[in-house]
Amino acid sequence: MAEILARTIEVTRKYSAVTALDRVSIDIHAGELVGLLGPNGAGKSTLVNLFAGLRRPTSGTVELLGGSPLDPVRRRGIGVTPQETGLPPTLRVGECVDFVAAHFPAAVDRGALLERFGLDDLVRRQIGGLSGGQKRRLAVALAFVGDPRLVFLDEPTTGLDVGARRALWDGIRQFHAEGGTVVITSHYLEEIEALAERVVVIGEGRVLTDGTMDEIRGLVGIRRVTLTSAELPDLPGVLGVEHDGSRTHLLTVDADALVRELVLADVPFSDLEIRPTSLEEAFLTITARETITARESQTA
Ligand SMILES: Nc1ncnc2c1ncn2[C@@H]1O[C@H](COP(=O)(O)OP(=O)(O)OP(=O)(O)O)[C@@H](O)[C@H]1O
Repeated sequence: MAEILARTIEVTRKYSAVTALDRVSIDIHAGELVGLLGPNGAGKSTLVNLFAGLRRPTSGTVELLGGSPLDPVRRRGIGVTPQETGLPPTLRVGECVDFVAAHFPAAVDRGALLERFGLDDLVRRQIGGLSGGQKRRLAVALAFVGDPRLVFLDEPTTGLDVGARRALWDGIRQFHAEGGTVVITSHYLEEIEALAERVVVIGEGRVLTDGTMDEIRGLVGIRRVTLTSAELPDLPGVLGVEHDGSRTHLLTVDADALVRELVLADVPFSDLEIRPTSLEEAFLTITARETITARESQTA
C-alpha cells in the first residue's frame, strides 16, 4: 500500500454548538486524486483546513507528511487553495508567484507553472486588473508553486466558465500524472467524475461513503419511476417521492419490484416511465437517506 501522506483519526471539530466534523477517519495515500463531495455545510472545508494546519481538531488526531500540520516544515511540503483567497491587487502576476516561491526551498519554474494554468500572457498584469476567473486560476496555480507532494484544492473552479474549468482540470491532471497527490472538494459532480479516482462523500460531518467512482455509481444504482396517478398508496422500496404537476416521481433501487407492487396495489396509473437517475440525483438521495438514518439512530 502506498505511503500515507495525510490522515485524520477519529477527528471531531466543533464550532460552539455546531459539530462540523464528527469522528472522521480518512487516509490519503501518495499518488491518489481524492474528491471530497458533499452538500453545503457538510464539513469539507473544515477537513481541508485541519489538514492544512489552519484549524485544530476539537478531539482526535490529524497527521500531515508523518508529523503535525502545525509544523511549518510539514506545511512546506503541501500546497493549498482555500475557498476564498485575497490576493494583493497592486502586485503583478509574476511578482505574486515569485513572492510565494520565496517561501519554499525548491520552487517550480515560474514560466512553466503559468503556462500550465493558462496565465503565461498575464505575467506582467496587476492582479487588480484580472478577471474573476483569472484570479481564481492564479489562486489555484499558487498551490503548486512550492513543488508540493500534496495539494488541497477547496472548490478550485467555482466561478470559472466551462473552458477555464477544463484548462484547470488539465493542469491538475498533469500534476497528478507526474506523481502528485490531490485532494479536491467540489459541488460539481461533473468535476469529481472528470478528475477523481476515489470519492469520499461527506454529509453532516460524517463520511457517508468512500470508494471508487464506479463503486459509488454502483452503490447508488437508483432508478426514477415516473407515472401519473391520482392517489398512490405507500409502496415498499421507495427512497423518495417528488411531485411535478400531475406527474409523480418515485426513486427506488429496484424498479421491477416497485412496478409489481404498483400493479398489486390495484391503483389506476398511466404513462409509466423508468430511467436511471443522474449521479447528481443519486448523490442527493444518498445524503438525504443517510441523514434520515443517522437521525433515526440518534433518536433510537
Ligand atoms: N468559523 C466558523 N464558525 C462557526 N461555524 C462554522 C465555521 N466554519 C464552519 N462552520 C460550520 O461548520 C459546518 C461545516 O462547514 P464547512 O464550511 O466545513 O462545510 P463545507 O462542506 O465546506 O460547506 P460548503 O460546501 O458550503 O463550503 C457548517 O455548519 C458551518 O456553518
